[in-house]
Amino acid sequence: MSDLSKIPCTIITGFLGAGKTTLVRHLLENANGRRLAVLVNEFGDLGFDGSFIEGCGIEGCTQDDIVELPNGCICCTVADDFVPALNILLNRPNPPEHILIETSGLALPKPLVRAFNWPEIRSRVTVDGVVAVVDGPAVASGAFADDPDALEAQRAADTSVDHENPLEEVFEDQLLCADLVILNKTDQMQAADKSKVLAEINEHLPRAVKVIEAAHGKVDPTVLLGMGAAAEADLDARPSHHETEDDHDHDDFESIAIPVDAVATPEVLVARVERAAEAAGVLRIKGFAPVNGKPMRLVVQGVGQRVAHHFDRPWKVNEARDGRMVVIGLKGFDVKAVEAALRAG
Ligand SMILES: Nc1nc2c(ncn2[C@@H]2O[C@H](COP(=O)(O)OP(=O)(O)OP(=O)(O)O)[C@@H](O)[C@H]2O)c(=O)[nH]1
Repeated sequence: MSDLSKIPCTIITGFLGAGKTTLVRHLLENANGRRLAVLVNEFGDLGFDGSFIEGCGIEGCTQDDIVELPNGCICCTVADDFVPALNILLNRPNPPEHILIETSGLALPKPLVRAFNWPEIRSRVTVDGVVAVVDGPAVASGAFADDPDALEAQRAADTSVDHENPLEEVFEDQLLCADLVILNKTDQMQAADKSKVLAEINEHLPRAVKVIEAAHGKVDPTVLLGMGAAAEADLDARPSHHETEDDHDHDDFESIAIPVDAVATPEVLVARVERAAEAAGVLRIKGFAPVNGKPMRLVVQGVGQRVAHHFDRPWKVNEARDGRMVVIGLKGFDVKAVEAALRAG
């Protein structure tokens, strides 16, 4: 049972590009006066998700409510980064009523849940629930099943690779820890795909867990917040491929940041990102760039082979209009091909 004297924290997990940031923004926009704070962790060093949430213009949501933990993976840096960041929020004169924790897409949630038993924080916070966001179209297209090309690229880079498919492992671990699963991006799915993916999700779930469908993370906040799971007291029900944070070091993945020049139109950069996404081993590309003559910042997002773009906000006065794309892939992904595609004139 949940302890009402503790501040509830919702852990939002889900593979790269599943829609975690989109969901967090939706929750902030529909908080109905509830004081929410967000801890956001990214694998790449762009500080992208945080800036995306900060730039939201949501009433009552200030910069202090968003704490970024970039350049790493929250599940591996629990002591150094996560607990101190949580303490900053808890020690504020007016602490949040509920904390959302968006993990990186490569994080395994269990070590994070376990950290809630640390003496330093256990009397003050509880894991209200672990939410796994699933990219429906990605699962339907077999992204987490064995991909011979990706595996070959990885083996070429590292002969010590011992497990079959690191993507499947992360995907499974996130489901194994979940109290609620959101099958997201249903706007891009046919009914037959939905049934197939729902069956696949259910195969991985170790216990009765609710699965709900969503598009663009539009989920009623009352379904998500207030689950009262106290997950930290229930670790045995959440099996994992890696039971300790020490035996998990993200050696299977790597990321680079590539500067990009101003483009004449958004379509130019979108076409480059589409080409870069085809390079062997690439999983996620995201970033921003200036467009000649435009006051707004162009955001381009690639998830697998799908690329989307929009203008998120005006460039700030005195802000350097530097474009940058972060690319995350399996270790040994084809960096040269990605660079050539993104920098093509
Ligand atoms: N069509 C469609 N696109 C979506 C949906 N949810 C998110 N997206 C898009 O998918 C891309 C990735 O969404 P994010 O919310 O940034 O995903 P994320 O899980 O936070 O990504 P990482 O933090 O990089 O792992 C963006 O271009 C979103 O606009 C959805 O339900 N439908």
